[in-house]
Amino acid sequence: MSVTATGEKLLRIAVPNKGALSVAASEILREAGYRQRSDSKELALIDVENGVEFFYLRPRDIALYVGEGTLDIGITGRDLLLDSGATAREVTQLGFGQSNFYFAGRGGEFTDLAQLEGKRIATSYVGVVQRFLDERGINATVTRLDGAVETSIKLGVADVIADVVETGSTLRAAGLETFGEVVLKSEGVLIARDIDEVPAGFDIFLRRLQGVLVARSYVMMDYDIRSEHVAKAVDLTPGIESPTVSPLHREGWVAVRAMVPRKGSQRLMDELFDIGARGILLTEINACRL
Ligand SMILES: Nc1ncnc2c1ncn2[C@@H]1O[C@H](COP(=O)(O)OP(=O)(O)OP(=O)(O)O)[C@@H](O)[C@H]1O
Ligand SMILES: O=P(O)(O)OC[C@H]1O[C@H](OP(=O)(O)OP(=O)(O)O)[C@H](O)[C@@H]1O
Ligand SMILES: [Mg+2]
Repeated sequence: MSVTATGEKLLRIAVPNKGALSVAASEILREAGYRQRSDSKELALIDVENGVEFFYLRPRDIALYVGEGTLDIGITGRDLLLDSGATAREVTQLGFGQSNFYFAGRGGEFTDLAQLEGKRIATSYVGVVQRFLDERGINATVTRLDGAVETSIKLGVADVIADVVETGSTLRAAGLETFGEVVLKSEGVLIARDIDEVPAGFDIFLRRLQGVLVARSYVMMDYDIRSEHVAKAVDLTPGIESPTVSPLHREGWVAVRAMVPRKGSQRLMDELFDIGARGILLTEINACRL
């Protein structure tokens, strides 16, 4: 077991080594101030200054390592966590790697999920699919494939597939279309072992990641406004705790500072201008701890 110079245990963190989640996972960790590997062949990396050790693993295996307690926490996809059946829990979603999971078949052949009865279904997500069928009392044969599941219908191995759909271009190219409602909405998530005990260093790690998520989704808004309009303005920019309102040298005016969601911030500037705010500034937040 790795320890720091002062003898403290390192927090052991699993990070996707390849695939759709790996670049975004390393990016968020780097933004949170952690060292990340520079060579994609590196299997593990110790960041002793921050008391953590990273293990680069297949995202499909990460829930297993965390569930078994071999590693403390990990980054993987919600769909992979659910598929694994591991006893790990989702701590927070990370805002990347969004995907939808659907059933799909030949264009025009299927309209309803009840039509799955008796069919042969190919998927890389047997756990998710089997649970879905069991919950609805549908009998079907599920075959596990590693990838390229879209081709299995043409090759006569399956009648239906169940897979991740992002843009839909892979399905279209294979002459397939989704049917029924979305089975599962997924994204990159931080997972931990499903026990009460919190590993040392976990709180700091989580706070750092949450700081990055907030810095990504919020911006800082500053503006000046006449005191009689400040209540209306503050309704528009309530901030996270409460906005800072400071007096200006100019009589009857105040300066307001508040964090606002990045999304819709331009429209918010227009609305503030309309009620009399001036000198409206929008700046990036580089890092934060709420
Ligand atoms: N376009 C996409 N294709 C596949 N997975 C995606 C996509 N977008 C997001 N994801 C998510 O990425 C995770 C899949 O990780 P995985 O490493 O298996 O990716 P992959 O791109 O399929 O890699 P590989 O094909 O090398 O196995 C899942 O959580 C999935 O929901
Ligand atoms: O809706 P789209 O944007 O086309 O993306 C979805 C496709 O991408 C993934 O395949 P991947 O490239 O990972 O290949 P694989 O099947 O070998 O895993 C997924 O399994 C779908 O096939
Ligand atoms: Mg894939």
